[in-house]
Amino acid sequence: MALTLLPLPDAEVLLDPEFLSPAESRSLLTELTETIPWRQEPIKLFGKEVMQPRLTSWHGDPAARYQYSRLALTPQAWTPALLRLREQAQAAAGCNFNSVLLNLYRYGQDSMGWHADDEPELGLAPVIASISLGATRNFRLKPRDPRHTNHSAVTLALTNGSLLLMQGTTQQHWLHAIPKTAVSVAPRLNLTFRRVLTSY
Ligand SMILES: O=C(O)CCC(=O)C(=O)O
Ligand SMILES: [Fe+2]
Repeated sequence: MALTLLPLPDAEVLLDPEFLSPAESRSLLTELTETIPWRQEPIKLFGKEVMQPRLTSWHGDPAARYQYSRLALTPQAWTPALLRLREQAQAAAGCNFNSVLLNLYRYGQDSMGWHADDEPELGLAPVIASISLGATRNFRLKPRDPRHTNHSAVTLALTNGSLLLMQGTTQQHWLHAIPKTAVSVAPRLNLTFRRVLTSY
């Protein structure tokens, strides 16, 4: 399969539902679930510290540091599996990545709230390559300012082995989220490859 551009205004979102084979995806899900040093990180929500409803891990080149971040400042080292996936993501996206954020959604109540990946370290128009493994979860996109982009929210089912690219002005004009679901679902693992600017 190939990447298909979604018809969203002021965004460049591309999806390849069959980026990795089912066998490759299955073995990666097992390997990463077992070998990544997963952590549940605290976040500040309305001034109160709560735990994130998912497990995370941040990996990359030592120089790919966030100045201030919801996560650890210095990334963990690349593993062989992450380096292999980075090669594949770079070939598909046509650019280089120096870090990857991993999210493990253990069950339907694990989620990610509305946000844009618009930290200054990522630059104005970041390319983000998102690979999903395991259970299918809904990925929601909605315009940041409905007066500017008159479009309703869209839902993409991110399936096992899919690749989603977000680039161009997507982070400037759109928000995205993984909502909770009351349906019983198996774990889902997501990797977002990013390029953190080391001087900006
Ligand atoms: O799990 C996903 O598909 C989304 C992850 C995400 O938006 C992020 O890590 O910033
Ligand atoms: Fe995101």
